[in-house]
Amino acid sequence: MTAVIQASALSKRFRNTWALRDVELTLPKGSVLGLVGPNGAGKTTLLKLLVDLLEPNEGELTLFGLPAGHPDLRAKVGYLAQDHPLYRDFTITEMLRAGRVLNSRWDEDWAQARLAGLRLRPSKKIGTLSGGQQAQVALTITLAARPDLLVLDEPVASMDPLARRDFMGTLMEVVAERETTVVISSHVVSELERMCDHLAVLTNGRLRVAGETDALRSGHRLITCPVEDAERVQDAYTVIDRTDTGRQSTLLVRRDDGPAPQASWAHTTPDLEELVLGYLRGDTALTIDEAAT
Ligand SMILES: Nc1ncnc2c1ncn2[C@@H]1O[C@H](COP(=O)(O)OP(=O)(O)OP(=O)(O)O)[C@@H](O)[C@H]1O
Repeated sequence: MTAVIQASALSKRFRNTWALRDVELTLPKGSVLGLVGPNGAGKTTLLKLLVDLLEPNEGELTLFGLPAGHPDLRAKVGYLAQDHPLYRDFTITEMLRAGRVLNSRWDEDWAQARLAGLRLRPSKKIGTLSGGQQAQVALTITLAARPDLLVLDEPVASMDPLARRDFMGTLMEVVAERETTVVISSHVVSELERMCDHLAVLTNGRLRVAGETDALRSGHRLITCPVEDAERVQDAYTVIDRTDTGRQSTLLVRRDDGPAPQASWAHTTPDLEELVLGYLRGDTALTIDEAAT
C-alpha cells in the first residue's frame, strides 16, 4: 500500500541555517503521528513542507504517492496552523460559508451538527469568541473539508484543560470514523499519548527517532542501577540518556543491542514520556529508527 507520507533526505534551509536536515519519514494510511520537539526544533517547518507552504531545498517528499505541491493534493490535505487563523470580523455563519466556497468536499451537515454540539451561536463574531472556542471553530472548518491527511500545528497550546479534552475527543472520533491520517505537533507528550500510534522526536532540525509507538517503547529499556555499575551498562548498550540521582543511575538504552540486564539492575519498558524525555535530553544523534518504521 502506498504510504500517505514518504520523506527522504528532506531538508529545508533559511539563508545559511538548516531548519530541517535529512528527514526520513514514512507514515501509513490511518496513522496518527505525534511530532514532538522543543522550540525551534523544526516542527512547523516540517508541517509547512507537508502542506506545500514551503518548498524543500533538498530531498524528496511524496503524499499519497504524488509529489508535494501536486494540484490533486489540495483537496486531500487539511492544515490547522498554530494560531488558528480566522477572520475576526466574520460571524461563525460567514466563516462556514467561506469554508463551503473554498472546499470542494465540504460537509455542511457535519459542520452544522458539530457547531450545534459546541453550543455556539452562529451569529456570533469570531473576534468575540474565547481562544479555545476559536480553536474549536477552526477545527470544525478544517474537518468539514474532509481531508484525508490532517496536519495540526500545536492545536491545543492555548486551550484550558476542558477545551483540550473536547478538542482531542472530536479529533479522535473523526479520525476513527473516516480513517484520516493525522500529523500533530506538540511540546507536551502527555497530550499526544492517548491518540498517537506513531511518534517522531525532532531536535535541532534532525529526527532523533521515529516509528510506531509500541515498537519504539518495546525497543528500549529503562535501567536503574547503582552509579558504580553505570559504566558497565554503557559498555553493553547504546545509551540514549543517563541521569544520576544520588547513588543511582537511570539509563535509557536500546534494547536490541545488549545482553539481558543483570539481576541487580531494575529494568522496565519506558512509557512514551520517558522515551521522549530521554531523546530530548540525550545528545546521541541517532537518525530514524529503521527497525520501527
Ligand atoms: N521564515 C523563516 N525565516 C528564517 N528562519 C526561520 C523561518 N522559519 C523558521 N525559521 C527557523 O527555523 C528553525 C525551526 O523553526 P520552526 O518554526 O520550524 O520550529 P518549531 O519546532 O516549530 O518551534 P516552536 O515550537 O517554537 O513553534 C528555527 O531556528 C527558526 O528560527
